[in-house]
Amino acid sequence: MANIHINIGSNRNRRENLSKAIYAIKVMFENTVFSKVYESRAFGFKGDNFYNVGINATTNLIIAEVVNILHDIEENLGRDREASKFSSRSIDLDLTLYDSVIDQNYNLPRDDILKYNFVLMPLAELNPNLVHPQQHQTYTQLRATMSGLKSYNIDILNTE
Ligand SMILES: Nc1ncnc2c1ncn2[C@@H]1O[C@H](COP(=O)(O)OP(=O)(O)OP(=O)(O)O)[C@@H](O)[C@H]1O
Ligand SMILES: Nc1nc2c(c(=O)[nH]1)N=C(CO)CN2
Repeated sequence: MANIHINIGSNRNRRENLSKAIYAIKVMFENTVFSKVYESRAFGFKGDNFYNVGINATTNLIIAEVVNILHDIEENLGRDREASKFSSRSIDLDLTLYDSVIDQNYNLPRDDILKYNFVLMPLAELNPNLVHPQQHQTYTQLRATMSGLKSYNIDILNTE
């Protein structure tokens, strides 16, 4: 069984898209635990604010299978593959950790963890004492180096 962490982001129909993505992730993976909802300005372009959520889960699937599932969920939720990285998006699902695996092909651990507070904050909320495989610091220690973010307890599965 591998422990995985996924970051979800959306700045279009945020509640509906997050709710649908969370439902799909609950179906596909085991022992899913969700962070609060973190709100932040769109990074890299002018657009509506994002909601980001972190998810811990366990799985017997290999990395490629996990990434394929996330890709399929994105497709089902109408993710526009042609749009540039820095543009509004219905949904973005990134595998950020797969145990302590370091794998450049899958960008694991995802470099976004160290770049963006909207990735690190939910990860640190769920895994305060876990150690980053390359930085050898806990996510709580890493979080201390970044500015905080507003977070909400939104019952996302029951709000459309
Ligand atoms: N760790 C990973 N998490 C999610 N997708 C990955 C990962 N590694 C490879 N991929 C594959 O690469 C494709 C592009 O994903 P990636 O998240 O790297 O780019 P992007 O979605 O355009 O950028 P961003 O997620 O930063 O907006 C995905 O559709 C997926 O098939
Ligand atoms: N706040 C925020 N900004 C972003 C995000 C995101 O998830 N949150 N994702 C992006 C492309 O993946 C670009 N900009």
